[in-house]
Amino acid sequence: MAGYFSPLTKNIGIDLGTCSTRVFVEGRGIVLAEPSVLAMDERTGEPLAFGQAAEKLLATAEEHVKLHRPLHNGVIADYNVTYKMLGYLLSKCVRSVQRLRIMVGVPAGASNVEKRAVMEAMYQAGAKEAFVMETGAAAAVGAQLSVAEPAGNMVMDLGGGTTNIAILSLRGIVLSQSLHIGSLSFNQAIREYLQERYAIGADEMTIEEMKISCGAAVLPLEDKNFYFMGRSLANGLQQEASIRASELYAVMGRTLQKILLAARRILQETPPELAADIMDRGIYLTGGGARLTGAATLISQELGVPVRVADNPESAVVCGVGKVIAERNRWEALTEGADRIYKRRF
Ligand SMILES: Nc1ncnc2c1ncn2[C@@H]1O[C@H](COP(=O)(O)OP(=O)(O)OP(=O)(O)O)[C@@H](O)[C@H]1O
Repeated sequence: MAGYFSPLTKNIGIDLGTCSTRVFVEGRGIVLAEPSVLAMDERTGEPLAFGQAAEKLLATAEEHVKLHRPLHNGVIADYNVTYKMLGYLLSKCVRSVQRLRIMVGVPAGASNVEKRAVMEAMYQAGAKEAFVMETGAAAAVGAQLSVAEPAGNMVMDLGGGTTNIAILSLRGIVLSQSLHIGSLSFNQAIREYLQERYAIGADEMTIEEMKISCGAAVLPLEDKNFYFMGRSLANGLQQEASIRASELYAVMGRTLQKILLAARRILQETPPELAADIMDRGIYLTGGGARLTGAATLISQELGVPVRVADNPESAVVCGVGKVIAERNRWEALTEGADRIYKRRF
């Protein structure tokens, strides 16, 4: 407890996302938001660059430089790279003399092994104290929902690799679920459609651009075409191709239905008095996927509940973990420290 008020203690919240990593430093706000990519020198195992700088470096770099994306579906897939990435980015965000207390969001239902991996990575990266909390709860706090009140609040965090749905009341989680489905699942569905319907392969950047500029959760009023260069699967040559917005809508619809099914089930299981509050207050969408055209309209139509997109939806989780770690005594029900997670091992 003594360290709690120490001027040398820095409270830090990290959103270790499948697509992007964001860091929130108490008193400074969000100080870093970059793709979760680390460039490493394969000969020495040393990190060379992080985020966009890493992506740029690859274009000019020699053979021994490799790009690593260590997060998969919101959890650590490559532990060694994750702790090096955390250490590297923390060194860019804070002075090393400070005592770091770090909170990271983890998907609902993350196993103790997965939570321990996050904690170990933070300790290895230099944290003196490490905590985890559910991503959905962090999103609700970050989106400024009134989760302290004795009323129901619902958030759907549509990330890249995961969707986290949570119902909160009285600073606690009533129900929550994490799906291994996110905005990257739309990319996968589009890639498969292009291959099967048009025998064309497209790179990830092209598919991302296609999804953002023409993708929609509801049937678009204007059926515009998206033109792109792809590689013919028949002869391997580059060729111009196009896809209509209505096709993207149909392709993405299957993934959206899985998300809707989970949200509907959670609402059905919610105690009626809290469900009534949610009908009144609405569901809040966070995460980059909340920006999908028509996402709020579709969810509202299908669930019969008002839906709002949070301001800066992709920043909600990092703002939430940052806020909770800075006021941890107020949010104890939402946080798990090493003492609880490690004890359960035995
Ligand atoms: N307009 C848009 N339409 C659809 N998807 C979008 C749009 N804008 C951003 N996205 C998607 O949002 C995702 C990134 O969101 P976010 O940063 O919240 O994810 P993350 O935190 O990295 O992932 P996760 O929480 O699953 O670990 C990307 O997959 C991106 O394609």
